[in-house]
Amino acid sequence: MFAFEKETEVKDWMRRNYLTIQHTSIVRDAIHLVMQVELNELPVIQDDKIIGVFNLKTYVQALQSAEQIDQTDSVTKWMSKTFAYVMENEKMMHIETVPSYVVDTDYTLIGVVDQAVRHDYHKAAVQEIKRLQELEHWYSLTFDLAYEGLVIVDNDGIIRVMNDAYCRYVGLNKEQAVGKRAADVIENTRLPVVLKTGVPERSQAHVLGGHNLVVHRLPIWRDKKVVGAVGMLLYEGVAEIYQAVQRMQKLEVTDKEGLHINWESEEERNSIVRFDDILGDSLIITRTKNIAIRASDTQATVLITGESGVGKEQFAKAIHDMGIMKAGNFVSINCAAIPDNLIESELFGYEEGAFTGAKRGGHKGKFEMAHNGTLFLDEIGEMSLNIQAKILRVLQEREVERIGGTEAIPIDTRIIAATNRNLKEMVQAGEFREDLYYRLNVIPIEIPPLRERLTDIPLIVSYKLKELAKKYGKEKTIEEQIIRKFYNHSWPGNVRELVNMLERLYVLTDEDHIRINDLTIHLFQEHEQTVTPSIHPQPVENLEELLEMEDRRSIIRALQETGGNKTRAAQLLNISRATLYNKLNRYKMS
Ligand SMILES: Nc1ncnc2c1ncn2[C@@H]1O[C@H](COP(=O)(O)OP(=O)(O)OP(=O)(O)O)[C@@H](O)[C@H]1O
Repeated sequence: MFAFEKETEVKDWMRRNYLTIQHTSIVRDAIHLVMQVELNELPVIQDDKIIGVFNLKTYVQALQSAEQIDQTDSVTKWMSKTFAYVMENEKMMHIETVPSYVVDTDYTLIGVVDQAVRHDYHKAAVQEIKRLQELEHWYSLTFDLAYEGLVIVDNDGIIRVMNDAYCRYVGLNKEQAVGKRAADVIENTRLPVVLKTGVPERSQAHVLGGHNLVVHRLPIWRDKKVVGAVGMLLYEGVAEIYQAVQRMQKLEVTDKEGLHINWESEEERNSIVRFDDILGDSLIITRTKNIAIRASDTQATVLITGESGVGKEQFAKAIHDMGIMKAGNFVSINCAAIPDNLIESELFGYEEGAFTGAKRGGHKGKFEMAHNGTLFLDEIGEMSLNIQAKILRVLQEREVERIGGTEAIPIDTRIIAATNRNLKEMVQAGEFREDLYYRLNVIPIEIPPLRERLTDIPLIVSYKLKELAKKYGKEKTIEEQIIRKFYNHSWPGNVRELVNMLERLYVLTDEDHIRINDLTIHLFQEHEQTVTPSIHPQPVENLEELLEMEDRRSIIRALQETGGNKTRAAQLLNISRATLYNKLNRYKMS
């Protein structure tokens, strides 16, 4: 249908090779041409523009009444200045007269729509209608057979499609339902809300015609606008859900070769990260998740790269929690946050008396703690060359020696390293060991920034809103405009920035419906101010100084807000902890 629609402009159908006659020609030449090719009329051309038509029939009529006709007369004397013309981008379906002469914006003649062209167009249109009718038939069959209940509304909330099953729940037939407002036909419908907010509502309880249903309500986005919504019935009643859960349980037991299902405690369940908890269904994040899922099935070293806040730690945790090393601990160390002289003892541990201040009985290092589990080396790019060499040795020999110890302790652990820096470039610059880079880069996972997967935003927003509703004991909805604004933001702080922004919006707005104004008042403006220092009229020497001043100010504000907690301050500022530490050092702020 779309291909046909695109080609319905006159310029796509017109005949481009056609006969014309110059205005300087004489009538005899015109008659000769017209007779030769059995045409009724010829366009008369001057400077490539049509100035009239020479019509044989009109000429013959004139012959009969004229006293004397000279065949050497200029053709312009006998041409008619009345003729049909159309612009090249007009629609074929609007052409009523043939022939119609086609002109471009300069009124240069570029083609003609004659009887044959119009006939071809009509034939194609009829075939297209037949194809569409057939397609509609198949869609209709699919909607009826493949979905337990399905309703589609347009952006005015008018029902466009309702399948048989859904019709039964509302007690109407299709003819009665289609064309009506969803709100008038479906009791308690929230499709108008989804249309307004653009936020999908998945697996929601809905009572319809006395039935307890589980439904999805999904917005349909086109060109960054919500153009409609789909309501889908998934299950009817608790029994059906229960059966599905049972089937899943069975599947899991068979999958794990007879292992019993391990129902974790509430606390454990919350701390465990599943791949499903990594929100996003864009192609790019789905592909990234698939690589991570495969990686989790092996003990291979994984190197996760991506900007700050894209979810590197979340991925690392999911690989551990869902992978073959989950029986052991997930031990994480932020290589940037710990000074070089402490990192060694943190990583490798020490024996009693190894140095002044060493604990009695010694101390287990992170490698040992992660034995049979996963060691997550976050911000690996910030690690000194000295520590890099030591880590490389452990990876090669698969054993550690505590500081002050003599015994080599065997280590069986999976390493996941993460960084937001370009390690390859660091290798070239001599800042990162090449041999360590290749040891770590066995399975590379590159997490794309949020601005490259904007379509994930509605899903993330919808889940996070539910979480916030639970946390604050109050449900809030958001206006569609906000999602649209989110689509146009560049998200330098990635998912972390989005999550933080949502929570701030949630907390800062009094109403249950968060509006676009709340966003500009509370967030974007504030954010924009901090990144657009030129709006502050302070006297400063240069731009760099101004930026630094702003930077210091935001750091102080963040530290004040978080009571000095650097991890949370870094989160508030949408920067990594490493960056915060670097800035504190650079600005000599303690
Ligand atoms: N796809 C996602 N779905 C849900 N939450 C996410 C997702 N990605 C990131 N987050 C959330 O964003 C925050 C930042 O994630 P995380 O700490 O994993 O990022 P990171 O890349 O390790 O950042 P940094 O490099 O600054 O340490 C966390 O609260 C995390 O739960």
